[in-house]
Amino acid sequence: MRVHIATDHAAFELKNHLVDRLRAAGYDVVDHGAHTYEALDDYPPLIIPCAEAVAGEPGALGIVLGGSGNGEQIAANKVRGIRAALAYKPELAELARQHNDANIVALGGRMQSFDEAYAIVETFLTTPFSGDERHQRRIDQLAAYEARA
Ligand SMILES: O=C(CO)[C@H](O)[C@H](O)COP(=O)(O)O
Repeated sequence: MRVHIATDHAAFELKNHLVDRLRAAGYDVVDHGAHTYEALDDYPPLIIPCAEAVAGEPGALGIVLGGSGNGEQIAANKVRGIRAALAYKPELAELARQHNDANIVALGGRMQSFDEAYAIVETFLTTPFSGDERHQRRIDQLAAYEARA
């Protein structure tokens, strides 16, 4: 599976950790940066290209990281076709896939350990969308709004 990942400075080390660990687990990881630690970098120009890559590749999933993950989730959700969910424990990542068919998970690098973050990401990447009619109906309503906007 192709996995796109991006971060700002606030989760730079976590991003590198996840890239290494996901590649070791067999995922095809595209690292959209940040590629160097810059304490004053801004998340929108780092996160939006990652979200665009996910939106342009059906079946791919994404991971966006920051200090809290809030701004990164917001930035990703500005991209047409993206359903980004902020998750701070595996159960949220699981629900984001099962109920929302989320294609990006946002994490706060300052909110959990590397192992906890990996558990959230692994859950997100391995949980399928339920396909239940009620969930698909709601996703279709969001897509219809997005198409009008
Ligand atoms: O999580 C984030 C946005 O939601 C950013 O990573 C966070 O705001 C960066 O903070 P600072 O510039 O103080 O290091």
